[in-house]
Amino acid sequence: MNGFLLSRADRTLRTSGSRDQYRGIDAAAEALARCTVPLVVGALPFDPAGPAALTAPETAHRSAGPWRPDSLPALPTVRITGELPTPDEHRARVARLVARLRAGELDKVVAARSVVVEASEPVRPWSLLARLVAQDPVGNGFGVDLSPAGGEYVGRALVGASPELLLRRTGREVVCFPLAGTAPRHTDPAADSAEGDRLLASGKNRAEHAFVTDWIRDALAPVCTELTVPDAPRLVSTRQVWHLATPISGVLREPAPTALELARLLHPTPAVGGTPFAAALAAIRETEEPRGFYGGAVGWCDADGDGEWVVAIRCAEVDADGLRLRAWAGGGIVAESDPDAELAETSTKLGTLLGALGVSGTS
Ligand SMILES: C=C(O[C@H]1C=CC=C(C(=O)O)[C@@H]1O)C(=O)O
Repeated sequence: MNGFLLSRADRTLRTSGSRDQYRGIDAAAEALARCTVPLVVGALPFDPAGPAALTAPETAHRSAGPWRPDSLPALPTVRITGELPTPDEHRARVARLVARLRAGELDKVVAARSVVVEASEPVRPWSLLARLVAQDPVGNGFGVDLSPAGGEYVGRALVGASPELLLRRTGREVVCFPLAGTAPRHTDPAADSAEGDRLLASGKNRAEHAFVTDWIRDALAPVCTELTVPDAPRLVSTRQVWHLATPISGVLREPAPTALELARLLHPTPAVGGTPFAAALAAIRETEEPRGFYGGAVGWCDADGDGEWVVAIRCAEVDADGLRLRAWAGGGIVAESDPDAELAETSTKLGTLLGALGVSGTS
């Protein structure tokens, strides 16, 4: 995919071309600090040890509101040809993680799975992105060329619609909007709002959520002069799910870290990783196939240090030929988690991508 796009409810950044590319955050941060490039866009992988896909674009266009594509092109017919791991194996992995959580080895860990989709003709990442943005209630969406990461990523794109803001930095102001804790939406309005109310009152989901807000508080406190973290989460929704959400805001201490440095500081939060951090990351590396850029971060940073990064969820990597895609979803596991419910939650979350592709569902 030539270019980058981050569509949010209130603004959109679209870029094209490449003046320079970076596989590491340090090289990109240095180019911005020296003002040799005015802007860096791209994606950070889930695993901090993996290569990033960062680009200094040739042109950048900013507009108010979400992206409004000129047309909504039809997508080719696609079908699910594989699940990694299988639904049974995902359930078994969750059960094994629950045993480790109950033994006190971990407090929370996110378990993810992926679905492989094959298309009769190439899926154009921009067309899929247009569908995702059109179906998102507030117009969230992102598309990134992963080529700067090299190797298997050359020609590959990451496309998704994330409802989760990792951070936005504007001058000394930083805001985060972490999500964790999920329940499905219902077509019946009464059942739907009752489901949301149950989620808001659920001790298990609140505990799952608090691991994320605690992590962000601990990471931001040393770099902020003021920090506001509400005591209780609120409800937000996408078309598929309800989430618990907490708006966090802070004033950065001078010299303020850039948006790219803040992304490195905060990512991966326990919304995609877990607590304690090192043990959760080790458990994920041990249990799962590599996540690539799913569970990573997508965004931009300018030479003033301002920028915005979203958590790379509700997304798929699209192969260079457009004939194969891999979509992921995960969920936070705590000691009280139920493997069947966790499998169902990932299926519901996969609905964002599969719905845009016109596939009705998975197991
Ligand atoms: C890891 C994902 O969602 C995260 C964001 C919101 C709610 C989550 C949860 O309830 O587990 C996850 O932390 C995903 O969609 O793949």
